[in-house]
Amino acid sequence: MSCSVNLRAVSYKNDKKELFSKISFNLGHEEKIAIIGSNGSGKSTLLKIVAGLIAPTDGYLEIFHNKINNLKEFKKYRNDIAYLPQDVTNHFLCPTVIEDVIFSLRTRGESKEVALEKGKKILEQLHISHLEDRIIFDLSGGEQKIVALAGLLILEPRILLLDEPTNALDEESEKKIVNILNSIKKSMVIVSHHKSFIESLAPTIYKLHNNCLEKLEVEDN
Ligand SMILES: Nc1ncnc2c1ncn2[C@@H]1O[C@H](COP(=O)(O)OP(=O)(O)OP(=O)(O)O)[C@@H](O)[C@H]1O
Repeated sequence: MSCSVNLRAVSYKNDKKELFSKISFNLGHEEKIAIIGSNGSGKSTLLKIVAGLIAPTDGYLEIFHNKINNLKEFKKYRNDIAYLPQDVTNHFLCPTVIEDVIFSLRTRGESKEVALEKGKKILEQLHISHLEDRIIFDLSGGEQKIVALAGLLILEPRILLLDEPTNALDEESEKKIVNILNSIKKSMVIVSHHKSFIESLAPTIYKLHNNCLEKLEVEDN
């Protein structure tokens, strides 16, 4: 199987305790997997390791079958991996939606004209064209999550890592995000507490529990 990410016996220990030990999983090409688990079990930490934001204390990752020996080696995959943090309120750098969505493209040297064209297209795909000129901090939590997602998708990453994408959202906003994510054909790791949300999105679900990652059978979900 062609894989986007392979985790090989990854462990992580913070100052106080070992959060998980010898965790392995494979994320196939355009596969969607979910990670659930109780508060503080280490889900966000695991996702940050896959994002190349923190290094495992033991074990290693492979990205597109290339072994990553340290955080520096993640650098060449920066454009391939997009990470949506749990709290997006500090994620935005520009006042309006369209400015923020095209910001990263502009910093990579894209002309304003092309960036705007791509930005408008992404807003259309995510059904938020009506928010184009709105001030981000006036938007609802759900709208902000979709805007943050637009800012990631415009860079055309191959791997999407989403930490609680429906956290604190109402049912309607949750459905909207499920529909959007279901329509996106990319390799994805989604961390979530919302069972109903996860079941409608990811065929493979793992539970982080007692320091281990357990693959759930469908009837256990
Ligand atoms: N920067 C940090 N410094 C110290 N401890 C941290 C840090 N980040 C997380 N932790 C601790 O590591 C543990 C795991 O945190 P993590 O956020 O990965 O869990 P989680 O499963 O995502 O939790 P939640 O479901 O509440 O978001 C927790 O005990 C947390 O307090």
